Amino acid sequence: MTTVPNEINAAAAKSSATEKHTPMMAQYLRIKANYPTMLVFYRMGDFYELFFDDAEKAARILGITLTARGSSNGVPIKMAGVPFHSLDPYLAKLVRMGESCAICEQIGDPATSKGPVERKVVRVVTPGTLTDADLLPEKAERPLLAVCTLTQRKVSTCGLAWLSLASGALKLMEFSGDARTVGVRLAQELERIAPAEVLRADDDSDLFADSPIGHTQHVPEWHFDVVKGHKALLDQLAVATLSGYGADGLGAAFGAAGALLRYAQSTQGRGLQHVKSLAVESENEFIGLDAATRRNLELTETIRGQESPTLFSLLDHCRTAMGSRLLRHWLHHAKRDQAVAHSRHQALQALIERDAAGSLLATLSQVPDIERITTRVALLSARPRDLASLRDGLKQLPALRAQVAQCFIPGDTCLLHDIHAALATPDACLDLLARAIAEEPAAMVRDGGVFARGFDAELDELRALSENAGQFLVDLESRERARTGIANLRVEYNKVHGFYIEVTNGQADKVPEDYRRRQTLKNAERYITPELKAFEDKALSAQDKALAREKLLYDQLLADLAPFIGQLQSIARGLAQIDTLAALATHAVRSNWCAPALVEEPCLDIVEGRHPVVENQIERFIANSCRLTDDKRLLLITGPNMGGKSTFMRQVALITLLAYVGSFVPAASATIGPIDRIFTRIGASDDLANGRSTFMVEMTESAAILNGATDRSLVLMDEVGRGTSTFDGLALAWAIARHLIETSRSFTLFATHYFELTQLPEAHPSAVNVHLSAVEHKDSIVFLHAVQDGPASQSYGLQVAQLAGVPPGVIRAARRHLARLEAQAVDGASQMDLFAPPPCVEPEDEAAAAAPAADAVREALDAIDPDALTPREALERLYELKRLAA
Ligand SMILES: Nc1ncnc2c1ncn2[C@@H]1O[C@H](COP(=O)(O)OP(=O)(O)OP(=O)(O)O)[C@@H](O)[C@H]1O
Repeated sequence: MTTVPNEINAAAAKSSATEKHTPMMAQYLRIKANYPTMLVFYRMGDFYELFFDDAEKAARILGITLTARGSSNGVPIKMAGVPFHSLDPYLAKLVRMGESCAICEQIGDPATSKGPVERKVVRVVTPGTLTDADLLPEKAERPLLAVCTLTQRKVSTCGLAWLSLASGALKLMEFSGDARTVGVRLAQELERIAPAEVLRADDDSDLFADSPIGHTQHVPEWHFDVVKGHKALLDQLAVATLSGYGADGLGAAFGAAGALLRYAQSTQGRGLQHVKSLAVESENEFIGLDAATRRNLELTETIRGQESPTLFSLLDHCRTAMGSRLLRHWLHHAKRDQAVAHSRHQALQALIERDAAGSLLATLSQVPDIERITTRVALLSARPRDLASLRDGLKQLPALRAQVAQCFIPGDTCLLHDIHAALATPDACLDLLARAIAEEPAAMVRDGGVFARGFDAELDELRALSENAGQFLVDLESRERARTGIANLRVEYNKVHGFYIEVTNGQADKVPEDYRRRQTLKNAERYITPELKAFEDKALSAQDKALAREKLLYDQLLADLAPFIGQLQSIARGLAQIDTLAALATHAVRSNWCAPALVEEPCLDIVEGRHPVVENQIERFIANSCRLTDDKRLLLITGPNMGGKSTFMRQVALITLLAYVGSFVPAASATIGPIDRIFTRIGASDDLANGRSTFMVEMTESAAILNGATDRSLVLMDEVGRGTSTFDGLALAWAIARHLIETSRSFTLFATHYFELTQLPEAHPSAVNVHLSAVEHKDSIVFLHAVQDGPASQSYGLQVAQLAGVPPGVIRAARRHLARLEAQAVDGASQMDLFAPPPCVEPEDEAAAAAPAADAVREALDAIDPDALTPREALERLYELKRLAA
């Protein structure tokens, strides 16, 4: 959090006491007092200057030079500045670091000002209120979120309001419970929404104990007034009631919305005319993914925090930033409602059947970020080139629409039909843009050359005056040469001296009377004549007038575009959807994915599933099936380290999630019943920052699962209990598995190295043993990565350690120690009544040992039907026989 800089306080305090500041510093301090927590960029000529603590902080973050310029009221003025034309990259860096900045411009006329020119903060840039293309990540939203809590009789209600200012999407949500439940829930929602900036009242710190909060602004509590918030929403949406948005009965969320709108408006210095609709999210709308699960499944970020390889980086074949942002949103917001996913599956099927994705993507690559341009139009910050690319993008709509039209039967009510309707060309808007904006306009309005010829008669006339100057000067030059007889006389123009006639010194005697000297050079004199002066006045003022005219026309054009904002937003939504669908269709075809079936019966039947990301990274991925039904709800997965347990579990979760996102899935077929949440407890990690050890993290996550999982949840448990002593861990793992089977009745994949747990299915018929197979080859181990029925026969831990390069001496010592441990475990078997160990006989001597081995080999041989084996299975059996005989 930003704090009020001390030096500024000191200077300001002295200011009221002694009033000895220079007038400029007094002005600065007055402005700064309104933005105590922000870095104030104070415009002075061609620079933005920062003073006092602001200067020091900016110098440190930006690596710019810190200087001092005299003192004001006895306090030395520290100063650091950046050139006005390169402000944006500096702002981008500061905002990335979580700083907020106030940009203070000169608004008075220096010529007429007495004392310092009048200045005003015209723009405030904060992490959650960005709209500039240069400051925003292209493929992600940076929402601003406000939290308001109301507590009545020990029940807390938490209201959230969040707004992506760059797209205009405003959302509300509310949830209640005891303080602890609400705190945990808040943490989950913050993880899902990932706000760039959070607004909260001063005194609600308890609530945020579980939340990973980034940039926070504390605002006064009265900003969260529920009644005023409700009114602010009505005003913003220009409606008389919020019933149409399903917002009846909300309270705390209105309070949050009030604070949010007030803050967002104050940063823009104007109303938010592009915020035109509201969505109320309900608690049970989406498949619940807690923070750990989002991380573990590497949806949009790898566990190490990188952008790829992730599910998003894999699927993002989108050609517009709008599509990429929507895809990211879909991945984090899979809806429980099967109809939503089903409509997307249908659309994908249609795009694939018509082979339409490729051509759609090719056309979409010519479409700019219409969503964000529309926002800048609404906030009056659109640049000329934004409007030119908007115009060019809108011209692609008929082609896109025609391509979409081929993929559904007219009259069908389907997603593609809705998209087709949204992509209708806004003729009036396009016509206005096409007439107004030059083919390739200048970057800034102040440079001129923004408007097309023929759009405004007055502008054309003014331009003609300055453009015709060229011909006039050529004519004048030849006339003057003839009149004076000076053959090398030249008529020219420069920015400093304006128009002039240049005569070399050798010809000076031929200069006529009416030439007035304008400038003397070493070898020449420059003159002006009354005729040339008159022309100069006209031409220069025409140029100024043309620029002023363009500025006026531009303001008018933005105002004229305002009525189209709603229509442009719905076009942007349609574009984003078709882009995302085309990207998913492309990937489905390229990677041979299938359409999943979502059904009402509880089941999870994935045939030959693959891990979407891993299958792309290795040469030969072994497909594995997973079958869970109403009466087979837990798979107990054993197998060696590196055997593929985690990959298998993650792929089941990803396939389930993808199916509900509306994508095809990497499998031969997939039939999936209703799912409300996906939980994962995978991998061990410390959370030292929050003072939690590996085991504590593991147990916290397990607790959340046991408390939250239902019979519609998918739970992945990877090696739970390994963070503590063997018996504690085993006991915990067993009890957790039993709870999941008996109480939660969730669909569970439970990977473990505790062989004792493989007896669970004996007592619980809804649990099933499967294992990832591996075979020993010479002294090493070969992983087959295939999921097979039954428990694993051994763990191969030492072989894996050997593979990893643990020195042979250590491995030999471990083998000896293992033998001793196993012997002890068998001796002490009677104590382990809870998980009776697998029957095992310690051979007295070599001869005695050989007999059971021979029996085992014979038994195994009997069980083999050579004609029914695949080559790989045959090889595996062979290794198994060798091992039994050893
Ligand atoms: N189905 C598969 N086909 C091909 N390769 C696979 C498959 N599953 C996993 N692998 C490969 O094996 C490696 C190890 O897999 P994974 O991490 O899932 O093993 P694990 O059993 O969970 O190991 P540990 O118990 O040590 O966590 C992966 O990085 C991947 O390259």
